[in-house]
Amino acid sequence: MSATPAHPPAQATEEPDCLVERHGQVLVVTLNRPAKRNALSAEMMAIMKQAWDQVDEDDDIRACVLTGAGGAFCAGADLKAMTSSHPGDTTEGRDLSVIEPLLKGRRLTKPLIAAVEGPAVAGGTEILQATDIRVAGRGARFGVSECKWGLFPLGGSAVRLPRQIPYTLAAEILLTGRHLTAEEAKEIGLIGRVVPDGEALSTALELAEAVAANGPLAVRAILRTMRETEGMPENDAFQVDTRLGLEVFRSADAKEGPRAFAEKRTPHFRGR
Ligand SMILES: C[C@H](/C=C/C(=O)SCCNC(=O)CCNC(=O)[C@H](O)C(C)(C)COP(=O)(O)OP(=O)(O)OC[C@H]1O[C@@H](n2cnc3c(N)ncnc32)[C@H](O)[C@@H]1OP(=O)(O)O)[C@H]1CC[C@H]2[C@@H]3CCC4=CC(=O)CC[C@]4(C)[C@H]3CC[C@]12C
Repeated sequence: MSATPAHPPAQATEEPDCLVERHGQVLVVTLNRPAKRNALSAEMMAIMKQAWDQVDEDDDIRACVLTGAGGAFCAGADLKAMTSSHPGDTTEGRDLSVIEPLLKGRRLTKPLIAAVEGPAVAGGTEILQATDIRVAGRGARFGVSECKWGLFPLGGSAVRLPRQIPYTLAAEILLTGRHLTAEEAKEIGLIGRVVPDGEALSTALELAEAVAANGPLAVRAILRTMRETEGMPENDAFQVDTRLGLEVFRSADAKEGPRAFAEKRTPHFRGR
């Protein structure tokens, strides 16, 4: 269990733009540019991609929490940096249908839980849509505000948002760029939980630990099924559901669970 504090103190100059810490079987990724409300940087995005690779490659990591430092989640792309180095000038010949740091065109194989305090706007709400469970402090703010600056939500929101919330609300959010309160975000289903300010990370860690205690094969198969069957006709989807589900039922873990129940003890899942 890492002794590192979940909420690092105010950023010292030598701190990286993104912190990655182990909490048992949970990896906590903290966007760490609090002076800029955790606006994205190249360094931050490089560490994010490394963290996603670590989550997918290490079987002992069973869930991941994404949060921000200094009472903010993420203010999206660094607009000030854009005045001197604009992404539009470096996109020639690049396939931006996959932007791994923002989990566009890539999904983690383990559950990703967002712990949001303060602003999660533009790129912040874009990456939020790649998370599975979402917890926000009451003062959190959301929105996809790229259009306010003549930009496009290249993090995937024009595709994902209408699939995650009602069309007309997605259209309003994408086309006006306005910000939403945490209560409004919960009301429309963009997030699942609103907690008192300052409690999003502790709540997200509790949820992550609950997930990590469950059968890892079952958790990953449920996640895969939810994602791979999105938009499929029901009967085709049940083919995927059954194939992945039977792989779980045929595992040693699927025998360990009922045995542990009968013996009145905690299951010891080995992921096989
Ligand atoms: C498309 C993807 C995303 C794009 C975007 O996100 S556009 C940015 C939109 N952001 C906003 O609209 C938020 C602006 N900020 C605010 O509204 C407010 O600051 C706040 C609500 C966030 C907070 O308000 P506050 O009152 O609490 O605090 P403030 O006083 O306002 O701010 C405090 C302090 O922070 C500074 N600050 C805040 N926000 C920002 C910001 N966004 N940028 C810079 N600085 C910010 C503020 O100025 C204050 O500072 P101070 O000095 O004290 O005055 C893109 C995302 C990633 C891109 C990819 C990156 C990799 C690539 C590289 C290439 O070369 C090719 C393309 C690409 C793949 C690229 C593609 C596009 C992306 C996917």
